[in-house]
Amino acid sequence: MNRAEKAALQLQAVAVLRVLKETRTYDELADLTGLPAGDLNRYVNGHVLPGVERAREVVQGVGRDALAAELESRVEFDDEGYVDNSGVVFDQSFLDLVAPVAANTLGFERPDVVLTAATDGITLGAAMASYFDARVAYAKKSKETAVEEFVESRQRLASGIELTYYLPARALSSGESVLIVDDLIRSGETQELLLDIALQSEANVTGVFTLISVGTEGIDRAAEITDAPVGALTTFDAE
Ligand SMILES: O=P(O)(O)OC[C@H]1O[C@H](OP(=O)(O)OP(=O)(O)O)[C@H](O)[C@@H]1O
Ligand SMILES: Nc1ncnc2[nH]cnc12
Repeated sequence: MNRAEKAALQLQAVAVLRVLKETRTYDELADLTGLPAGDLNRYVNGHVLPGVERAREVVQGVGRDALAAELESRVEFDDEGYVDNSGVVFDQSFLDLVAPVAANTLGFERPDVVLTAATDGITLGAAMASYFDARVAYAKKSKETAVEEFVESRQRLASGIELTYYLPARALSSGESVLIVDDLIRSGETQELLLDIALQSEANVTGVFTLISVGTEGIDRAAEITDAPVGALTTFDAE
């Protein structure tokens, strides 16, 4: 890890601690993290940065559990088992915290491009791309005007409806590495289409990440298609 990467990790840990502190006292934060309350106070107030090992523990350990709990408290299910996740995908600051935690805990390598599906994947895609200093690209269900060449992938869904995603061909080049992300995975059909677009573009998939997995069907389906790490921040039981 070079100096800049260490500094970034230390700042990420401070950002995680600040989010946790919003709803806790320093003593509660000390119980949660196992770190002294006085040290936590100095980190949260920006007087001192946590050491690199402490920072890593916060980002990898407490960070993931706490963010998963925060995410669970922000989403709501309707009577038919559909998720309202607008409390998450509309909050770019929260997603900015998820990106380093996801990258560190699931072991994603830095990609050239973060690929997602419009619409709800876009804000997470932007957060992940910003964290990795990578480009972001999103496939859409319609063709963008004035773009001449697209990579397209079509699938007939269980419902019989055909779903097609289009990505401007110049967004992803042969030989580039790509991390595929989305807000939610359930059947895995959308991820399968994105993985197919990556394959057609001759890009190398470095991982698949979603905030929410409803059941494990979609995650299992994606894991069958790629050898790269596949994971979700939190998994809910399918209804
Ligand atoms: O695993 P799957 O069964 O494919 O479901 C997951 C997809 O469904 C949602 O998108 P939706 O098609 O509702 O489009 P939106 O992002 O525009 O809301 C969600 O954002 C995922 O992209
Ligand atoms: N919002 C949502 N909740 C549950 N399953 C879904 N599949 C696609 N969108 C979904």
